[in-house]
Amino acid sequence: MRILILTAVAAEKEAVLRGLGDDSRFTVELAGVGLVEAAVSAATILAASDYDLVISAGIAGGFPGRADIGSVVVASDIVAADLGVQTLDGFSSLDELGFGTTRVPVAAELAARVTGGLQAAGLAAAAGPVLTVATATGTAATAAALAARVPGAAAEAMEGFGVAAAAHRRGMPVLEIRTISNTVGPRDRDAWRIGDALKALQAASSVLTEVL
Ligand SMILES: O=C(O)c1cccc(C(=O)CC[C@H]2O[C@@H](n3cnc4c(=O)[nH]cnc43)[C@H](O)[C@@H]2O)c1
Repeated sequence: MRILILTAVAAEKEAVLRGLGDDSRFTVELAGVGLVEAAVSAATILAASDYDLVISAGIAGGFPGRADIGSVVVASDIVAADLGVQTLDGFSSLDELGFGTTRVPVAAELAARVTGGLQAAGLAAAAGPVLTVATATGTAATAAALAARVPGAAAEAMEGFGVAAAAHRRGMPVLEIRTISNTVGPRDRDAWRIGDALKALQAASSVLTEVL
């Protein structure tokens, strides 16, 4: 199986590479920060080479009570949570407007295998919807609105839906794996634990070599 892992920034890529060791089934590429960079990068790479599975990986915010700092979230769904319009009655998604979809399904059997493998390796890991947002959440009100919009929302990042849309367009299976650096809510950059999240990303990547 040939597996492409896409990260947003170099520190994430290096953590993934440390975890994968010398497993030649995996290729890790930088896709850039945000949905658009991620989608364009993924589409370009997938058009040029053959892969059997695509994984969006990196750090993320965890929703309170769903994913603690340092834990791992394996996406059960990849959801573009702010793709839509604001109306006087609230948010209306692209799906509700009839203009497309904001949800890409993951390769469910593989996602379950990865979640089980992470847990068996002693990592704090859970499955749940991972939201892709254009603007990282910075207030309690936005965090609450997103959690209400997507029941069970576990984590928030900025690239997964872009990678997933590119993979889906090519009929390819996709996963999203995120390790938690901060809590989704009022912005407090000093409270981000990027080092812990990168260590968890390395550990999770090591497990991938055993379960995929
Ligand atoms: O400053 C660093 O050393 C550093 C190392 C690795 C990653 C970063 C980033 O800032 C990456 C940006 C990245 O993080 C994701 N992310 C993390 N938390 C959240 C969040 O609460 N809401 C949305 N996105 C989040 C996101 O996918 C960005 O790509 C810095």
